[in-house]
Amino acid sequence: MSKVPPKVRKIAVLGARSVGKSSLIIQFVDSTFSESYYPTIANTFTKIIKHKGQEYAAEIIDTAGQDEYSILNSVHTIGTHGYVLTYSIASKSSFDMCGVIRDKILNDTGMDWVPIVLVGNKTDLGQAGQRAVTEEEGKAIAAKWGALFVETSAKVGTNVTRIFELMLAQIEKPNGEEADPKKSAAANNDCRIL
Ligand SMILES: Nc1nc2c(ncn2[C@@H]2O[C@H](COP(=O)(O)OP(=O)(O)OP(=O)(O)O)[C@@H](O)[C@H]2O)c(=O)[nH]1
Repeated sequence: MSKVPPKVRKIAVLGARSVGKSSLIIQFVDSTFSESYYPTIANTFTKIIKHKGQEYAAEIIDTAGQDEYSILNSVHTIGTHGYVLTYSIASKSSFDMCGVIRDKILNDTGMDWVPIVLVGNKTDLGQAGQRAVTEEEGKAIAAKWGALFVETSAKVGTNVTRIFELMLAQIEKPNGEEADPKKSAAANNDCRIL
């Protein structure tokens, strides 16, 4: 029997500067972490993920950090299936930036909903008393958007693969199905990173 080729799914990782977008992707793709900071211009990574028996080639676009003045590049939206909106739990302004970026995506695509996973990164800094955004605040805004939510640490490796499992569940959920984090989380027990 011939093997079904992987379906390509383009995922853009967006968020303010220095929130850990590249670190999360590199931790996911390579299982490594670096304390050094090199601002990103643009990069694409590919990783095969198995979800509900189907292989997906996740094409992950790492972007330069955004601010309120940056214009969303249509390179990030054209052909994009899902968005990972990232903030640092130690930075309220980076959390607020996710809302600004979401508005820009909706405006650019003309959609009133797109698949989003909201990610609160750098949870390890919470242990150091640097938390500025509570988990409840993250959950609440994600629920308002019909998005899925997860807190992560690229440094420790916490929940990094979960981001992409949730992203595929959000992209592949049947049309018209209400965003339900619990349902999607359950669906994801069937998800394997290859
Ligand atoms: N403590 C801690 N530091 C992190 C974590 N993730 C990233 N960092 C650090 O934060 C800094 C910025 O990380 P990057 O991954 O380059 O951030 P970015 O969002 O890609 O940055 P831009 O390319 O400018 O948009 C680096 O010094 C990382 O080592 C984390 O989970 N915990």
